[in-house]
Amino acid sequence: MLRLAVPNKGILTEAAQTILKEAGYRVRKDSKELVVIDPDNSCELFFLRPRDIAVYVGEGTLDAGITGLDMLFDSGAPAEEIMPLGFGVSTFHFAARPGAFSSVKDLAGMRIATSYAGLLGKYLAEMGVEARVMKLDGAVETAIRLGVADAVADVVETGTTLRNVGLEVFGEPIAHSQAALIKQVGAEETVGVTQLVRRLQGVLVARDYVMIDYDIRAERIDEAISITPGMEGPTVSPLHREGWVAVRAMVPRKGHQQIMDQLYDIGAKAVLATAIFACRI
Ligand SMILES: Nc1ncnc2c1ncn2[C@@H]1O[C@H](COP(=O)(O)OP(=O)(O)OP(=O)(O)O)[C@@H](O)[C@H]1O
Ligand SMILES: O=P(O)(O)OC[C@H]1O[C@H](OP(=O)(O)OP(=O)(O)O)[C@H](O)[C@@H]1O
Ligand SMILES: [Mg+2]
Repeated sequence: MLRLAVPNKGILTEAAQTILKEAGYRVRKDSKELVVIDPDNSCELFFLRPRDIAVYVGEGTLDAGITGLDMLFDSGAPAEEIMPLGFGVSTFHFAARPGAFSSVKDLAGMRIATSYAGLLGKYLAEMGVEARVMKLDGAVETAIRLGVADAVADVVETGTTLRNVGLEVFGEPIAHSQAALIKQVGAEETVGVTQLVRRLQGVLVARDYVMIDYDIRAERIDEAISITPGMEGPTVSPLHREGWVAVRAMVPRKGHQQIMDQLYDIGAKAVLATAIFACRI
């Protein structure tokens, strides 16, 4: 039985549900469900706060979990990344009033508000900067206006929240983060986790690639293959028309229109792009 932790609140919740659903797992029907049993996949999903997920996984009570890498690092729990999931992408930055500071070194003796005290503490120690870390639960950007802190260290994605309170990032990024599948450090991957990883990789590839089909004159096949090399090599089949072949290959979704133009330019006919629903690579 696979025991998997999934965020029950916050920005990762919906994307985590979607990727698991696309990977064929049962997900919860309403936000009040805290445990979902999926007998078809021999799996139990536990809906937990993203911040707590690394702690549970690190204790070995659950086989794997989905959480942000910044939260994993912040927790200090003995858990590690199995694979990145491509959503919840953000950067962890210092911010303050414009012109107040220009690098982490300027923060010596200052008060820094954050909800990531573990991550920030480790970074300050690495940089050899002694500052006062003010641990808050959220909405840390307001701490400067309210006179509780001189700077903040927080998650930044679009920068809109900072702009709205008149703050600016400064210094180097402290960390880069995204959602990831995690497991206990050193734990052997169970059959359930291996299957989950394979399915999630399949979903990520299906999202990033499209299938291209086209017909081309046999004498132009080498040019065509250089445009659509496929994964292992394209499938080339005879066409019921003298001197022509049919080609099928996966190509990256990004840029597939340019590839279709290039194929058309070398004389390909009936060039089709179709979405991939699921795959195993
Ligand atoms: N605006 C955002 N864009 C991208 N990723 C984000 C954003 N806000 C948070 N994250 C990431 O999502 C993960 C979970 O953060 P989230 O904000 O959902 O949890 P939380 O702050 O504990 O909960 P809440 O905000 O509901 O109190 C973290 O890894 C964080 O880096
Ligand atoms: O750069 P942006 O696109 O504005 O996104 C970053 C904001 O998103 C998160 O806030 P959240 O809504 O999770 O609230 P929180 O600070 O209370 O966690 C994060 O803490 C930032 O405040
Ligand atoms: Mg948040």
